[in-house]
Order: sequence, then C-alpha cells, then structure tokens
Amino acid sequence: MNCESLNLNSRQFVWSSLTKAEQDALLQRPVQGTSATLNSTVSTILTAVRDQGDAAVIGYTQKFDCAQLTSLSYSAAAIARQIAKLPAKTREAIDKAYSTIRRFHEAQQPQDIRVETAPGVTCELRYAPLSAVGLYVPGGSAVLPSTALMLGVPAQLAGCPRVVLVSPPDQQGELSPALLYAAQRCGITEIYRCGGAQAVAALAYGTESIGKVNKIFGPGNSYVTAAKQAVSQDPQGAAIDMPAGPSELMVIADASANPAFVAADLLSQAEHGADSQVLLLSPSAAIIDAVGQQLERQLTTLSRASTARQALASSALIQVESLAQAVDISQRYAPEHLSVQTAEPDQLAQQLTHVGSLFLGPYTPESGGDYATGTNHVLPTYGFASSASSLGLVDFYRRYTSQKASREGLAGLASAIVELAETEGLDAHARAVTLRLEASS
Ligand SMILES: NC(=O)c1ccc[n+]([C@@H]2O[C@H](COP(=O)([O-])OP(=O)(O)OC[C@H]3O[C@@H](n4cnc5c(N)ncnc54)[C@H](O)[C@@H]3O)[C@@H](O)[C@H]2O)c1
Ligand SMILES: N[C@H](CO)Cc1c[nH]c[nH+]1
Ligand SMILES: [Zn+2]
Repeated sequence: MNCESLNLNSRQFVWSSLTKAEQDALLQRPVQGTSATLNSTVSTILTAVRDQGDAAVIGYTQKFDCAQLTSLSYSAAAIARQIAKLPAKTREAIDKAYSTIRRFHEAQQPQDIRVETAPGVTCELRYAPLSAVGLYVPGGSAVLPSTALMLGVPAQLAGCPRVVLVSPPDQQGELSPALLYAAQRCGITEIYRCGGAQAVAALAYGTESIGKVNKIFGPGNSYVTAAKQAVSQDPQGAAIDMPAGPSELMVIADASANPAFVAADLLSQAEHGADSQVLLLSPSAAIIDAVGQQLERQLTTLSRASTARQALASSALIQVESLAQAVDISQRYAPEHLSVQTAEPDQLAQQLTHVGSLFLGPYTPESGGDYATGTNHVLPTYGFASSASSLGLVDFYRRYTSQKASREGLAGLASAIVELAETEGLDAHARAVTLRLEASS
C-alpha cells in the first residue's frame, strides 16, 4: 500500500453492520500477523548473546543501530560531557516531569503488615526492593528520555541497590543528553549503549561487561517485547514487568467532543510507529466525519506524518450504537490508553476497567500522561490490560512473608496441622509439630 495516499474514509466503519469476524479483525493488533518470523529472529539473537556475550551485542548494535562500538559501557566523564550539551529549558522540563512522577509514585509506597492470626502466632508480609533491575529505554524510532524517568523514578524510590539502564545508541555510538540527564536525576550511573533483543538478552543472561539482572523493565518495539517474553519464560533468564509494546490509543467520544482534540490525540500515538494502533468509538456520525477531516488536516503539519499514516492504515474510526456499546468494545479490546471525551467522562470511567491508563475529559490529552501528569507511561499493550497492571512502585519490590509462633501458639494450631498432615499422608510434617510439643511439655 502507498502510505502517502491512504484514504482515511476507507477506515471508517459502522460497528453493527460488520460481521463478528470483521469486528474481530478490526480489533486485532497490527503486529500479530508477523509473530512467527519475529520470534525466530529474536530467538537467534538471544542464543547469539548467550553464546558470544559482548561480541554479539556489539555486532547487532552495528547491524541494527549502525553504531560501531568498542565498548558497551558509558564512562562517567562521557556521560557528563553529553549532559553539558543539554539546553536549560529541556533540563527544566525534565525536572518538572521528575517531580510530578516522583510525587505520584512516592504515594504508592507499599507498607509491611503484621497480623496475629491466632494467639501466639504472628504473620508478616514484607517488601524488599529488587536487588538488580534492568531498565530498557527505547531509542529506535524516537529517543524517549521520558521513559528513563518512568522507570528510573520508581527504581530510585524503591531503593533498588543496582539499577542498570540500556538504550540503543545513535550512529555515533552516543546516547542523548536528555536521556542521560533523566538517568542522572534518578541516580542511575550504570548505563550501556545497546538496544533491541540483544540488550534484553544481555540483561537477562549477563555478558562480560553487563551483569545479569533479576528483572527487566521497560517498553519497546515488537523485537524488544518478544525478547522480554522469551527470557521471562526461561528459568535462567529474568523476570519482566509486562508486555509493553507498540503504542495504542482508543478514544470514546460523543457529540460533545472537540474533533480537533480527538484527532490530535489519535495522531499523538499514531506517530510513535507504523505498528501503533489508534481507534475512535463514537455514536455520532458527525464526530466521526469531523475527526476524519481533522486527521487529514493535522497530518499535513506533522514531521512524522509518514509513520502516522502507516499506523492509521491499521486503525479505525468506528460508529457505535451507544456509549454502552463503546464500553463493551473497549473492555474487549483492553487498550493501553483510553481517552474518554464525553459529556460525563467520570460516570463512564466507572465501567472502564480493562485499560492501562485513563484520560478523562477534554483537557487531558494522552501526551500529558506520556510526560508529566505523574502517572507511569509504561503500560500493558496487546490486550494485556485486561489482566496485567500499569507500572507502579510496587513492581520494583519483591513481596515475601514471615511467621513466628510461641510454644503456646504452636500448641493452639497443633491439632489442625497434625490432622491436615495426616490427611495428606505426610507423617514428617506432623512429627515436626508433635516432637516439639512433647520435648517441651
Ligand atoms: N507500551 C508502553 O508502555 C510504551 C511506552 C513507550 C514506548 N512504547 C513503544 O515502544 C516502541 C519503541 O520502539 P522503537 O523501535 O522506537 O525503539 P526500540 O528501542 O524498542 O527498538 C529499537 C531496536 O529494535 C531492534 N530492531 C529494529 N529492527 C530490527 C530487526 N529487523 N530485527 C531485529 N531487531 C531489530 C534494534 O536492535 C534497535 O536497536 C514504540 O512502538 C512505542 O510505541 C511503548
Ligand atoms: N505513549 C508512549 C507509551 O505508549 C510513551 C511515550 C514516551 N514519549 C512519548 N510517549
Ligand atoms: Zn506517546
């Protein structure tokens, strides 16, 4: 398809006139069709990094990012030189975003709990920061310093002892001053110049220069996401935060919405990548038409119009029968971002639970949450918003339990423990209780 000549009218649909199969196709994520080839590419990269370490990472960085590196690490002096180039106004913007994100995440501090479950028996739930975390900051199609904040702030607040940041370098082998400043604000000093599946493999398995981490965080394109999913299924690999892939936005708008606002929001996510997907649901045919016209008009002024047009080819403006039907479709699609631009957004929001993040009302653009409202922009995609959570402070902790019983406490539970152990035919379990009580009677 010639992207430049995509006719947006061909992406307008009336939901009730579609068959079930057509409805399903409309809600399918664009990347799903290519997953077999994708998985095989990713698996080759993971194996190469496991076998050859740094050499493979450096080789793939040359192949995919066109950067010739002799070392993956970034020295403190080189980081400082880059940061010195940052204009003051960008520094101030990062500072502002840092403070709102920090404020929202600080309030999420999990609390240990201690409960006396029976006389003389106490149980505790404790949180410990993860000891080594890897933060993936995308840098293929656009460098995203904001993502360094979204990952770095909670890692800093949790107090993770080792925080490693990776991101694909530019063709000169450098990371951007803004990204490095954002990392510095979050206290991150261990930084490597690599991206894609090779960076995920290095974090999960370790190489000569990059030490293995316990958990990998961060969004990325379909290669990064597939690599994260693969290493998380390998007992030798690492845990991951969630599948946070190509950006998605669904907008529910009624006749009260401003079509220019809606179109701007749709384009803001379409410009992320050709595999982004944006969907409008509206009971108003007039809004659908007006948003279509606004998309055409606003596209002409965007520097990434070509990317946005490619994303629009697998996007849709859908006329629904009612807002109730829009809610049903949204719950089924489970979008990463859901914008509600209706007369009563708060009311509708009560029913909209399958979302990564909600944007309510006409003055809450999705890009606000991408940068500076304070919520985390690392969110589940591909429909995982029906089961996975948005990134938060708690994800940087491990939860574990502890218990302590006095002799009297154990005596009080003994009959239950012994009876259950005997029911399960596990004599040694029962003896561990009876022996103690006999010894101390
Ligand atoms: N869900 C979220 O929370 C969230 C947040 C921010 C960004 N995003 C998404 O993250 C994505 C970032 O993607 P990006 O591409 O800009 O950057 P990226 O850093 O994720 O990917 C770039 C890397 O992809 C690898 N790559 C590219 N082509 C390849 C190929 N043919 N074979 C193997 N590897 C290849 C390269 O190693 C390259 O370094 C976008 O889709 C954006 O929408 C999602
Ligand atoms: N919208 C992206 C998440 O899907 C996050 C982002 C970073 N910069 C701009 N936007
Ligand atoms: Zn965005």
